[in-house]
Amino acid sequence: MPIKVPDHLPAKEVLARENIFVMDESVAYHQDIRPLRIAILNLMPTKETTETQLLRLIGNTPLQLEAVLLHPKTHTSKNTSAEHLASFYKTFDDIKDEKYDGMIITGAPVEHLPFEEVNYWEELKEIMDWTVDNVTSTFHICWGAQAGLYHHFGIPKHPLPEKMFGVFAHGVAKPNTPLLRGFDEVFYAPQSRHTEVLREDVANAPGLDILSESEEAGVYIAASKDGKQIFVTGHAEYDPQSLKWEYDRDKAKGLRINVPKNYFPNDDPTKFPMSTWRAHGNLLFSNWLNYYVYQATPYELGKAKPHSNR
Ligand SMILES: CC(=O)SCCNC(=O)CCNC(=O)[C@H](O)C(C)(C)COP(=O)(O)OP(=O)(O)OC[C@H]1O[C@@H](n2cnc3c(N)ncnc32)[C@H](O)[C@@H]1OP(=O)(O)O
Ligand SMILES: N[C@@H](CCO)C(=O)O
Repeated sequence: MPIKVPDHLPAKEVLARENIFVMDESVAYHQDIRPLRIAILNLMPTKETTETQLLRLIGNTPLQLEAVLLHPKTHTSKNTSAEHLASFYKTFDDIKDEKYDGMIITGAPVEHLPFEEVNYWEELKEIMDWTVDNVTSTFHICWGAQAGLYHHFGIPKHPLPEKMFGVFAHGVAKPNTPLLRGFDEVFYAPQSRHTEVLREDVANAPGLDILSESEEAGVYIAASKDGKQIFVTGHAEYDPQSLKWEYDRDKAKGLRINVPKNYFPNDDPTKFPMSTWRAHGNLLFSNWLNYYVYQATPYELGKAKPHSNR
């Protein structure tokens, strides 16, 4: 089944080569099935890369989806052209009177700043408040997850002595959770962050469950008990080369950067990196779309359907 994206979005060509059925938004669906409406709030500077990564994952299901890309209007992007944003993106003002089945809030390279110093923080708070009544389930990634945990649950982030960088073994902490359906007991996922949330803060927050964690990398997935908010501290969406690209970038800048763990053979950065998380990434996003979006959302968006307890 197709995923609809803005007409002529560059990601379309890449995904078409991977046999993902992508349609321009101007083309009509042939079937009388309401497509799921997914908003992606893209806070990454490398917007085109992230668009492709996320559309690849959410496009790989038998569900019909319509993806709407959003950027914060209170931030002027240095790394993404104004033309790209004008052609393919909307802002919160354009969509705030609408309802969405799902929303993804991406990571952002602003971990070193207190939340309040991020220049789109006020706008992001407004968007996160809006998701509560207007989005069936919101999937927060990395800094987006830290922002959501802080805003909705008052959980702070803390700097790490060394970047949590590499591909780490994670385990299932709450078996029989739909989001984890089909997960192996131990699975691998990339982490790439300079900050963390403390396990005890998440465990003690009323209304939150820890679904997956790692001995080395800490909490990986937490979710509100009603499934409306999912917080993922790693990057299941990353491409095989993403960590290498970040490592090379920081080395070239002369920054002190540790070699990503368990990624290059023998942790030797001159070797070609191994990708060991893509099956997990696909399953995580398809479980979210199936159980927390498709099965939880009302057919007529805006008409209440009680969210099933999880
Ligand atoms: C922890 C996580 O969530 S992981 C996600 C973060 N990882 C990534 O984004 C990986 C890709 N990013 C990068 O490689 C780098 O950010 C680069 C190469 C694109 C740019 O790096 P630099 O030149 O050092 O920094 P630059 O001054 O361009 O700012 C980088 C970004 O930081 C963000 N930023 C910095 N300061 C602020 C601020 N006060 N408020 C809001 N955003 C800010 C912006 O997103 C900015 O990029 P944008 O304007 O294109 O959106
Ligand atoms: N994943 C990020 C961490 C910085 O916030 C990067 O290396 O770009």
